[in-house]
Amino acid sequence: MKTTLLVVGRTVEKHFITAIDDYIQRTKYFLSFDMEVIPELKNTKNLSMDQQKEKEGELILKALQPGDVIVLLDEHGKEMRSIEFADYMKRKMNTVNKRLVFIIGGPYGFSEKVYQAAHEKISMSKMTFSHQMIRLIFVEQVYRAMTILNGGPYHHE
Ligand SMILES: C[S@@+](CC[C@H](N)C(=O)[O-])C[C@H]1O[C@@H](n2cnc3c(N)ncnc32)[C@H](O)[C@@H]1O
Repeated sequence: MKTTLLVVGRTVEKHFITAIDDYIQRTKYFLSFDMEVIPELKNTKNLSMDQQKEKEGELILKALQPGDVIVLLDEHGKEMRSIEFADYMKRKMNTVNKRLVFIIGGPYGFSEKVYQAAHEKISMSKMTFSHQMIRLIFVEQVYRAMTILNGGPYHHE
């Protein structure tokens, strides 16, 4: 199984870039994992919130492939403890043949078409994080899940 984190817009803050890259590199030891970036839209000042979501949604759908298992990161999705997320990843690794694609929305979230295309929604917390910060929170949890499954000393419970 290949795992992709699909995000809208480049990560801008340097401290996030370093930390996100670090967790992705560490995760790659256990799992085929990459982050795919959809370039941010230009001239968004002339777009309403809904228009921006719609256009970003079209780019998200274009980046998907037949057979992808699509999981949205969404504050209204299913919440899990880290050990439950590790178990969730184990089940996916045993059942997904092609790509498992996690998607983080743009600054205003997802368009209706993206919600319709998704198979699942998972939440990192009931709180809302910026579309940049949630990347770091998520990649850390994927790394944590891999260490739980492989008996590493990273997670203590
Ligand atoms: C700033 S949030 C969008 C917030 C809000 N849903 C909206 O429509 O304005 C940008 C993206 O970050 C992700 N996100 C933010 N908080 C999250 C959380 N607690 N759990 C999972 N994903 C989250 C989601 O993918 C969301 O689409």
